[in-house]
Amino acid sequence: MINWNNLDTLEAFKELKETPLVDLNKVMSGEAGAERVKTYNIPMAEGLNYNFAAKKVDDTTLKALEKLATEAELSDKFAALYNGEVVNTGENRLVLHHMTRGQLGEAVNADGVDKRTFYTTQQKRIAEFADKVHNGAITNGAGEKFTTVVQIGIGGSDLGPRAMYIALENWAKKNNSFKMEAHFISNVDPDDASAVLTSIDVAHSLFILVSKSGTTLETLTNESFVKNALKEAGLDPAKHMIAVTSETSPLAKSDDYLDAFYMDDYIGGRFSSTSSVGGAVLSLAFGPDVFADFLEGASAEDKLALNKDVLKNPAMLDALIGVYERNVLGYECTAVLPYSQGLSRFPAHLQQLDMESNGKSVNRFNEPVNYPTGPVIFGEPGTNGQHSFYQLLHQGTNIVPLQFIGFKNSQLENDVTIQDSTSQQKLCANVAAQIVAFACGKDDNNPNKTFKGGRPSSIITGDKLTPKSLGALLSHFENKVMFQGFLWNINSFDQEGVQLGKVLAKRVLAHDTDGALKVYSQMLGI
Ligand SMILES: O=P(O)(O)OC[C@H]1O[C@](O)(CO)[C@@H](O)[C@@H]1O
Repeated sequence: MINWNNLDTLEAFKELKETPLVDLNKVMSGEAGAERVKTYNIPMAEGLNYNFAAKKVDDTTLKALEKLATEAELSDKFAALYNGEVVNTGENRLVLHHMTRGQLGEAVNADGVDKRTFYTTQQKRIAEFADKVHNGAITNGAGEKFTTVVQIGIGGSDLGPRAMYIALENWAKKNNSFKMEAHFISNVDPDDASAVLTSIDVAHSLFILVSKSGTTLETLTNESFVKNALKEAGLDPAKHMIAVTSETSPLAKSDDYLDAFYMDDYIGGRFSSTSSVGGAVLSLAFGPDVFADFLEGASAEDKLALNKDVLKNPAMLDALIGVYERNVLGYECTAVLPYSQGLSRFPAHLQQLDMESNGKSVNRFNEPVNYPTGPVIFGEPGTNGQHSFYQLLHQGTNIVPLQFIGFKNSQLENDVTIQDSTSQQKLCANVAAQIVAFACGKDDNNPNKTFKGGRPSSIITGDKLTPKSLGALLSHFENKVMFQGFLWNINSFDQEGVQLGKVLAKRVLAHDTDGALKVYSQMLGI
């Protein structure tokens, strides 16, 4: 029997609040700092490492966090989730995204099928379909090969797959795995679809309509937009479109599509990159083997999340430190700063993953919580961000914990030496410099040039961004968000907060408005 209790009722949380504050400037300086960087480091899967030396924790804080993990029953809650309990209480659903990449516990039967078999069957069907597209067994109406794939979807049906595609595009080009160029249409702004459609060869493009619910207004509108363009080009839309949806959606089993691949209600959109939602576009773009490697990386990292020893469980430790920062130190935001151009859209994906999951004010039992929950997440790749918002991060009045990500090697390995260092060395030098600058700061007689330091960060390091290390990275953040939801005693798997805006937009379109809504509508010409 698991106890789902609010964070502020846990004894270990009260103890955590009493632990002495760590002076980051002090502990990160000199030889002690060097030792800390070596010690406060946990291996992740696929050659990644989670280093938390520049966080405001010490051995006393870590002990308190270990106690908190035990009292909050984090491992038991994770086990309940992967063994098929209804953890998404808001929607009365199981939560099974881990099962798209492995079986962590017992077999789970739902809707009359073994769910692991269901997910792997879809993966096999996608792999066969992608192979046929690549070898020309499936072609356009004129019998010519498709060269381009375009995903139509929004939110979780766009952000994760898009971020993963961008992350692997250069790697695939370098490693002879690049099969088809991918594009994405998400926004209902007609300029989005128009720009994509004018930049591609429509006659040789395969469109993937991705919507779990099959009812999302933006996606259905963009589907019609694309169908019109296909018809105007004298093409049959049904020969250019496949669907990824749930079996219960209005899109399932329709003749409008060349084929359809399925996910289900047990996978939230923002957790769906490893399901058919990411599987179709990534298998078509890079081949099914690359997608399989991506899943392998995620699976290896999931296994680490099973570890009850917090110091061997990077996602759990990252989650606990995040809660310490949010609920004891009072920090409101977290910035995700990948020093990797391939991860340029990864912060955008994490915005949805984290904020749609943990932006909640009531607990699992619909009772208001008395403490802050999910932080505001934002980010940009380094070094670009350094020339943008780092001023506030270094000298602003808010302290923003930072999540750096960095790799020893670039993906294309095409580099130059200028002023005695390569571009990759410059990139890595910058991330190392930033961690120390944020932690230790710098005194100056001029207050305007003073850096107070004491600004915490962690870094995930790796050799190179590959399909496997990307899978591990994704799993880390999915599991971190899940563990934080457990700590806050909230349901991380529904998103009621997106509904009101949708309802009001429908009223505007139906001209059923009054008051402020009416005036705003008129201002915008509706
Ligand atoms: O895949 P669907 O059902 O079109 O949903 C798209 C997105 O819309 C949301 O429901 C929010 O509006 C997200 O949670 C989801 O990822």
